[in-house]
Amino acid sequence: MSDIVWHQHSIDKQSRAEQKGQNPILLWFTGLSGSGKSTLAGALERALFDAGFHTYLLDGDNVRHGLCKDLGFSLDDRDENLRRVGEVAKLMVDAGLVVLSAFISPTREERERVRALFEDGQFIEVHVSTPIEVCEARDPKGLYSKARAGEIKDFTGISAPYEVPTAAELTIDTSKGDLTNQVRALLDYLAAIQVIDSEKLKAVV
Ligand SMILES: Nc1ncnc2c1ncn2[C@@H]1O[C@H](COP(=O)(O)OS(=O)(=O)O)[C@@H](OP(=O)(O)O)[C@H]1O
Ligand SMILES: Nc1ncnc2c1ncn2[C@@H]1O[C@H](COP(=O)(O)OP(=O)(O)O)[C@@H](O)[C@H]1O
Repeated sequence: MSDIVWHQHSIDKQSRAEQKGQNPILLWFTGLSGSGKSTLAGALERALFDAGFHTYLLDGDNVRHGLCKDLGFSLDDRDENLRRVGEVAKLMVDAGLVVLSAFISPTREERERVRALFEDGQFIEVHVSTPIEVCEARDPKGLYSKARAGEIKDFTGISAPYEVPTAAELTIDTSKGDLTNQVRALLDYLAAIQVIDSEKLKAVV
């Protein structure tokens, strides 16, 4: 590592962001399988995209088809999964994008490690806090029943841990209210902390 020197290019993060007319950020959705991470992040991305923001959504299931297809669900593999995703998200924020991510990211240490890659205020943690009973009743992929039957090992919330965030910027329980209001709460928060230009949002909200 000591023989590798960082090359400073002439176009930097700020100029890329200015060209796009937005503040790059990472919105990190964390929560149990079935809690609603992908749905919420997808609906928020749709609202931001329609309002003219340059966005990208990194989704656990999708990333595990390519970048992380060599990884399973042991704690070490999850750490490596989230390390890679954190670095990719950092490159995307550097490119000037509004990045959303939907990963279970079960431990506080992993989430704090990703947060530490970003400048203050650029990492926004959203805890999708839907209770496990609701996630299990939804069971859209049949994974909870397989986990209960012992057919999947290390399943988050059943046979592997999920550490509840203690300092998330936002907490949303998708068993209460509806998706439209949940997305509005996210947009209101982004406008309030002034990372999102509320004038731009008026077109869609
Ligand atoms: N053992 C086990 N535990 C948890 N989840 C499992 C497991 N096996 C497969 N799946 C499916 O993988 C999706 C979670 O992948 P992530 O990359 O988000 O997980 S992690 O952040 O590395 O913990 C998760 O997707 P979501 O339901 O969208 O959360 C599951 O569909
Ligand atoms: N905001 C919501 N309100 C009500 N139900 C939801 C909401 N978001 C997701 N769901 C339900 O939960 C299921 C799992 O959602 P998903 O976004 O795939 O969760 P995750 O990405 O956390 O695994 C969906 O199939 C849907 O039935």
